[in-house]
Amino acid sequence: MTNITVAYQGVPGSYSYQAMNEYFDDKINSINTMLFSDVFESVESGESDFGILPFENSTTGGVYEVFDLLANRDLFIVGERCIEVKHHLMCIPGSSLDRIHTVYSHQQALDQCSRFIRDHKITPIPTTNTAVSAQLVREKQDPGLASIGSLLAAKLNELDILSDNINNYSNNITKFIILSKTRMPSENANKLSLFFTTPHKPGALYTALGYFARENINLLKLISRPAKNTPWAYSYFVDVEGNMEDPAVARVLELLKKNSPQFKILGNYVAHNLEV
Ligand SMILES: O=C(O)C(=O)C[C@]1(C(=O)O)C=C[C@@H](O)C=C1
Repeated sequence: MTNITVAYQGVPGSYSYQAMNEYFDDKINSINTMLFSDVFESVESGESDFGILPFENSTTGGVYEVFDLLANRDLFIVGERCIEVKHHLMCIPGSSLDRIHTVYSHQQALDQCSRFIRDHKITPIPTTNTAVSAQLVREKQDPGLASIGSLLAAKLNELDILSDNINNYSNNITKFIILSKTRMPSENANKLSLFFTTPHKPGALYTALGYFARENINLLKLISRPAKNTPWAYSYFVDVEGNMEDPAVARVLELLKKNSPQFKILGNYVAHNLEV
């Protein structure tokens, strides 16, 4: 792919930046944004051809802000990329671990390193992005402050690593999704992401999931989110194996569409599996 523009959240050195560079080749133009929703806006307005956003982490789970954006806006998932996320504690040169009282990072990264932060009695403060927190620590030049982020973020901001691989679990993988205004069907697509709500009656979810079971379609993920405007009602994000062109998959989609108050195909794309 050449001459394409991709929007990502954060600044160089963020994990989104890393995932973008792994998924696309190096001939892309990139646009960086402050918020996850800015990535949607950049693609929706045509400023970018694609967007990339974190979707799920193997230890802390879904990045729910992105789930809600997918449900409420009209972009499609056209690909995914998993990367191994190794978090490091970094500070300005000359400081030491016993001097650190405050650590900045994205809330997801703070959660992924909660044990280290608790054990060292450091106060966590969320920022919009891991690499943004590294910039902040460099700007403040205060030996009591640290950031949690990638090796690249440390390098780009001339910070020293005080402690490496501080995530709670060494197997820490984050899945990023690639977003586009068009669905981009592909015969190689083997994963389908769906969003739907069910009527509030006994067996409604059981019935919906039964459509997949009867067609022998393998379920990969089921996540429920509050259906915002109706307290204690839920909507579902479901990933399954399959291609929309497969008649069995098409039959299930037809049934879901007919019987769900809300139904949306979020995307049909090639799965990326990363073993570490
Ligand atoms: O891309 C980054 O650096 C981010 O700060 C975001 C984010 C996320 O929201 O999941 C990305 C990967 C890691 O899981 C931690 C943080």
